[in-house]
Amino acid sequence: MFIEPSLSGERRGWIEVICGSMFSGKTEELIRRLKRVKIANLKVEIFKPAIDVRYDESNVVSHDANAIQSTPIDNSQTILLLAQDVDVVGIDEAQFFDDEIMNVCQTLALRGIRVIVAGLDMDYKGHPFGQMPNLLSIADYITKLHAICVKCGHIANVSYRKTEESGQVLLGEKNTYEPRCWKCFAEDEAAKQRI
Ligand SMILES: Nc1ncnc2c1ncn2[C@@H]1O[C@H](COP(=O)(O)OP(=O)(O)O)[C@@H](O)[C@H]1O
Ligand SMILES: Cc1cn([C@H]2C[C@H](O)[C@@H](COP(=O)(O)O)O2)c(=O)[nH]c1=O
Ligand SMILES: [Zn+2]
Repeated sequence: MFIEPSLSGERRGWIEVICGSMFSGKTEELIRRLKRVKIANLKVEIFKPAIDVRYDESNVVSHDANAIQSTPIDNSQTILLLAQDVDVVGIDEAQFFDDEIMNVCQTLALRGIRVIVAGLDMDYKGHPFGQMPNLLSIADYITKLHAICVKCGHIANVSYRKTEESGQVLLGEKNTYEPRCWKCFAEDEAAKQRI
């Protein structure tokens, strides 16, 4: 479990990245950390990409219906404008943000803000997703979570797309994706190639 670093002396910011496949618990972990921030009476702002309207237009919502209030935004630079006077910034679905998200997170951390980012490390092909590799490279703390493979019950590494649609961005949940281990993922990918 992630334990917040102790704070002493001059206030310093840092970047935490929570990554993993779909259903691995990224949003639950983000909400858990942010609720603790609120309990500590710190000022927090939470952002998500406006395109993510799966469960709710504004709230960040987990697959288990845990929720926390957030602001949907189209452009990552908006975070710098809206997070002027806060202690902590939370960002969900970071894989969907534009190329500036890494600079935005670094700027926030330099302002002394704790930045907690959650996102998919890999897309449905098992390839790095959006700016997540860059965010992982600058992160001070990384938490990689795993779901359970729905085919064999082992640890799941990647999100298998059940439909024929291509294109990296395709919103969905259990109807469209299932978490799989590499072995089960590879078996069905190979079957797809044979069709
Ligand atoms: N195959 C699975 N493996 C693990 N958790 C699953 C699975 N299918 C459904 N879940 C549920 O998904 C929850 C995690 O949801 P969430 O935090 O929204 O994940 P993420 O943001 O990583 O997609 C788990 O607590 C569990 O109840
Ligand atoms: C693998 C994959 C996923 N997506 C979409 C599907 C969901 O709307 C989100 C991921 O949400 P979660 O909180 O991690 O469950 O991303 C996508 O657009 N493309 C993909 O390859
Ligand atoms: Zn498996």
